[in-house]
Amino acid sequence: MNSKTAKESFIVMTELVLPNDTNVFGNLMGGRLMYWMDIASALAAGKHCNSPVVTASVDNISFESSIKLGNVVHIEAKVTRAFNSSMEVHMKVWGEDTVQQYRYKSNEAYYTFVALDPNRRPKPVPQLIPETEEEQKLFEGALRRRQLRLILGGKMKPHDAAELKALFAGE
Ligand SMILES: CCCCCCCCCCCCCCCC(=O)SCCNC(=O)CCNC(=O)[C@H](O)C(C)(C)COP(=O)(O)OP(=O)(O)OC[C@H]1O[C@@H](n2cnc3c(N)ncnc32)[C@H](O)[C@@H]1OP(=O)(O)O
Repeated sequence: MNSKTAKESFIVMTELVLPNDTNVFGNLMGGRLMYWMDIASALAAGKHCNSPVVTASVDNISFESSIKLGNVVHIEAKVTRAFNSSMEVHMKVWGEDTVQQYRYKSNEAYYTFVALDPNRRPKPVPQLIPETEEEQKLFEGALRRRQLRLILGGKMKPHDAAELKALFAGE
C-alpha cells in the first residue's frame, strides 16, 4: 500500500456561528463545535485512506477562548500518523471576527478514526510520511498519545506502553 504525506489529508472547514449554535451568553456551544470537529477530522482521515471511517475516540478538548455569535469558525484538520487501521487527526480551531478583521485561536484537539472495509471491519490504511518540522513532532508524539488513549479505553495494559513509560521515567 502506498504511503501518503500529511499534507495530502489537510482540509479546512468553515462555518458561520448562527443564533441556534449559541448558549445564553451568545457564544458557540461546545457540543456544536465538537460535532463540526468530528466531521472535519473524519474528512481528513477519509481523505488519507479513501475509505469510510468511524470515530474511535476523542481526546480531551480545552476551550481556550469562546467564539462569538456572528463570527466565523475555521477548523484545520490533518492526519498526524497512521497505524494499522487507525489514524490520529490533529485539529486547530480558529475564530474570526470578519468585521474587526482579526483571528483568534479557540482550541486544538486530537480525534482517532478507524477505516472500515465493506463488511464494516477495520481495514489497513496507508502509512503517513511527515514532511515539515511540525508534522514530524506530531508524528513522534502520536505513538505516546495512542498508548495513553488505549490504556484509558481499556485496550492496552500500562505495562506494554513502553514509549509512554519512557516519557514519565525521563528516559
Ligand atoms: C469512500 C471514500 C470516502 C472518503 C471520505 C470519507 C468521509 C467520511 C465523512 C464521514 C463524516 C461523518 C463521520 C462521523 C463518524 C462517526 O461519528 S462514527 C460514530 C461513532 N463511532 C462509532 O460508532 C464507532 C464504534 N466503535 C467501533 O465500531 C469499533 O469499536 C472500532 C472503533 C471500529 C474498533 O473496532 P474493534 O473491533 O475494537 O477493532 P480492534 O481490532 O480492537 O481495533 C481496531 C483499531 O481501533 C483502534 N481502537 C480501538 N479502540 C480505540 C480507542 N478507544 N481509541 C483509539 N483507538 C482505538 C485500535 O487501536 C485499532 O487500531 P490499529 O491498531 O488497527 O491501528
